[in-house]
Amino acid sequence: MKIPIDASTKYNVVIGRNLLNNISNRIKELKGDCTVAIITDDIVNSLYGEEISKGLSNNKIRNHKFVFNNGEKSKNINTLSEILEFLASNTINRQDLIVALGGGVVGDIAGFAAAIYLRGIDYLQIPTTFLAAIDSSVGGKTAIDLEAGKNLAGAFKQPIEVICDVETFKTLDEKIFADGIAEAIKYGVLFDEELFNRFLKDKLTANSEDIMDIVKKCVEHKRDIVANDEFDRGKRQLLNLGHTVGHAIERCSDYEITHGHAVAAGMGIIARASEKKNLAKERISEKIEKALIKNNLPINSEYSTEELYEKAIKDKKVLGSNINLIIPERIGKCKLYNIKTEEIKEFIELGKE
Ligand SMILES: NC(=O)c1ccc[n+]([C@@H]2O[C@H](COP(=O)([O-])OP(=O)(O)OC[C@H]3O[C@@H](n4cnc5c(N)ncnc54)[C@H](O)[C@@H]3O)[C@@H](O)[C@H]2O)c1
Ligand SMILES: O=C(O)C(=O)C[C@@H](O)[C@H](O)[C@H](O)COP(=O)(O)O
Ligand SMILES: [Zn+2]
Repeated sequence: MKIPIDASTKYNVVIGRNLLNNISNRIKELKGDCTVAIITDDIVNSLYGEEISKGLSNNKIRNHKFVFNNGEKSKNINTLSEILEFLASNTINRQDLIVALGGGVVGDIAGFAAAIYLRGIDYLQIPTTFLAAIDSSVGGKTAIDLEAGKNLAGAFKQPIEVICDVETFKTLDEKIFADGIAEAIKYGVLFDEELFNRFLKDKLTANSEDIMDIVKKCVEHKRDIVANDEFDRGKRQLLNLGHTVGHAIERCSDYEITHGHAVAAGMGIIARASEKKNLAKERISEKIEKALIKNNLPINSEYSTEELYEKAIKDKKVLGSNINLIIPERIGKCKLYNIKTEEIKEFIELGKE
């Protein structure tokens, strides 16, 4: 199945099973003669990276690989610098290709390297987590974290293709799979009541019959938003539902709490606050909590309002003394609210109760 993405460059998200077996042929079709620089983490390398390099070599495609320690703590300027030096020392040139093989951490940092190395070279996304497949590999947001907070340096750089093999979800730890469910529930709350209701029914797993259909639906929602606002000036900010507080939770925990879990807690907090401030048009928080709990996700955070507020005000959505906050009104409909930055404190306080 192919989903075309219409951004500053056009490309496809290819979704299927056992697609990793054919990567080297697809790279030949996409790029012709080139050298491939695979960027991946240690876990993904041992599961899939070694086979992929072998496949490339057997197909006479020159390839090099950079492997870093898995996890959010690697998504920083030091790893980025090592990747750039690795590319340069292997004389990767503007005709060559970076392959981002892994979850959102690999995709974000490898994509950022592709955006700035030689002022930009092509990259291919091969997401191997559910979260990366439905969200981070699509739409061209790339980033690293800074001391002050999440994703504070980055670039918009679209991949030349996204190849999503849903079979890779089968090796994911349950908790990591659930990180993706949080972002899928987010799409439901934002745009799609039917998709949302799916998460009330039963716990989604990598073996669920409808897994491919859910990936497709989520990617289609992302496609529509990216086509409308690629550079995050307006509607795309809706995709930040639960993230203002979520990113603060991640930062407060020194990234021990993973992105999807933090976003889940952030959605719980903002949904309760939205109801208490009479911004919600229906009783949403109970439903959102149910969907999250059914899928083993948190609905609240133990950090204090002050701790969360201090980190939340470092967000990219702060403009002058205001910030855009995403408020759920009903399941399937959310709205951007431009509020004074200090008002977030009240939202966090109300939502945490
Ligand atoms: N650019 C975007 O639009 C966007 C969107 C959402 C999230 N993100 C970013 O994505 C990151 C989170 O991504 P993530 O949840 O994929 O985390 P991750 O990349 O850290 O992967 C989670 C863990 O799963 C392991 N893993 C990956 N694939 C595996 C597989 N198939 N089998 C077994 N283990 C596997 C990894 O080694 C890692 O330990 C965050 O940094 C977040 O900010 C970016
Ligand atoms: O693609 C987007 O736009 C998103 O906001 C998707 C989010 O799930 C993702 O976590 C993104 O990286 C957050 O964006 P940021 O601009 O707040 O860094
Ligand atoms: Zn996210």
